[in-house]
Amino acid sequence: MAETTQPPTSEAGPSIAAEGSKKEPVVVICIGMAGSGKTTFMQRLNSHLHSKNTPPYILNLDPAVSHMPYSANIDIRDTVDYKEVMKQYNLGPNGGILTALNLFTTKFDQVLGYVEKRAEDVDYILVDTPGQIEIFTWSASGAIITDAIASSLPTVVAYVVDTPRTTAPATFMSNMLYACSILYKTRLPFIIVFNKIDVQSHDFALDWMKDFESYQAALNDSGKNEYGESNYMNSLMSSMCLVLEEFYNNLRAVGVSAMTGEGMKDFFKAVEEARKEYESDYKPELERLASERAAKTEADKKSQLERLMKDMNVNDSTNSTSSESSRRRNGKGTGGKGDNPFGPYPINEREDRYYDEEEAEETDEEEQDAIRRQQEEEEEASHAPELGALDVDEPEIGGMPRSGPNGSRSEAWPKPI
Ligand SMILES: Nc1nc2c(ncn2[C@@H]2O[C@H](COP(=O)(O)OP(=O)(O)OP(=O)(O)O)[C@@H](O)[C@H]2O)c(=O)[nH]1
Repeated sequence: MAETTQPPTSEAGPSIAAEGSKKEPVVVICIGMAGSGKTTFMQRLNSHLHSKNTPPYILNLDPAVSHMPYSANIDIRDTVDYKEVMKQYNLGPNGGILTALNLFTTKFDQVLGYVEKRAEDVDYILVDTPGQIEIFTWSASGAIITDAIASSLPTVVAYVVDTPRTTAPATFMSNMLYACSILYKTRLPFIIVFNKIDVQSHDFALDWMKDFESYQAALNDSGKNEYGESNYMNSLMSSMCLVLEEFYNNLRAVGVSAMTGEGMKDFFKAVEEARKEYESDYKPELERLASERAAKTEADKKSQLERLMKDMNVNDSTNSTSSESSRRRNGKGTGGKGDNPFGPYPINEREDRYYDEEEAEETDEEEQDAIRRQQEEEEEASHAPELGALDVDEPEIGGMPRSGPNGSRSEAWPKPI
């Protein structure tokens, strides 16, 4: 376990890189059960950072918080009134908070824009989340917000635990399982913040996390039946404890008191370590995913282009077939059965089909009769000069007078004498 309870050698100060360029700020997302002391902890972080002359940038994502002891730079309550949402959508309090968060998420790209603009000026960005933990950790909007922030800036999760209420082995186990599920979901560097250590030291928790046997002993003390046997829940919990060993090994745990300010240095040291973990583990993974996505998009584009090219080739051959037809129609054919008997006139689709050699064979009797009739009319019309053009009605093809585009007569139509 990456424990940070020893007195720190140095506190994470302003994030200035060795070469003089400013580091990106770290985003600390505070998550915790209702009443664990998130808001008080946020206030403590805020006042600590102010005392170090590095005021943080604060985002409040809890639409239902009634009193905030600090002012947030971006506050969800300025955008959405969750009580109004409850009324309009006929929802209960949790539904109202969730819908308010969903509505806010639709504008989160703008929020991120503001945050990124201020990233130059601050070292820490603090995010307070709704007290109803599952609304943030298990909703789509919570995941969208977390992913959006984490893909833009180094991000760590601070999971606030109410230490005095976690002293029972069963409560401890359920709290740790919850923390594990959040870690699993966000996959972000994680700090467990045992809060309220002014009331209850967190040493027991560190002990249980480090030493499986001490947790086992606590379980044995707490949960034996009247015959001195372990009950089902105890066996389950001791198995769980073994499962969580790996989780504990890769975890930072610090004890703080949001009330008195104890443990703040440890906390910021843990944040600095978590930032390194973000840079070494999370960021490369993020970049790998981004490059995979880019490669996939590129491959999709390429295959679409290839398909298009293929389609165009097909069209080309179709075109060549039709140009062949048109060549024939223009009287330059081979004199075979595909030659256009109507001469070099623009002809409609149906005729076009007819003069396609392959399709011509499929043309039915009726159609051929119709075409024959047209051909006869055509021939009759071609003798018009002899008869006197004015005496001959202009023949029509497909119901359309055979004239040029602007009503002009076709060139081939005998000119009036
Ligand atoms: N003794 C002690 N009390 C604390 C500490 N931190 C918070 N509290 C108290 O715990 C209670 C809950 O604190 P909040 O900060 O409102 O907790 P929260 O997690 O924000 O609660 P929700 O807004 O419901 O999510 C308050 O009465 C705080 O005064 C602490 O470090 N020590």
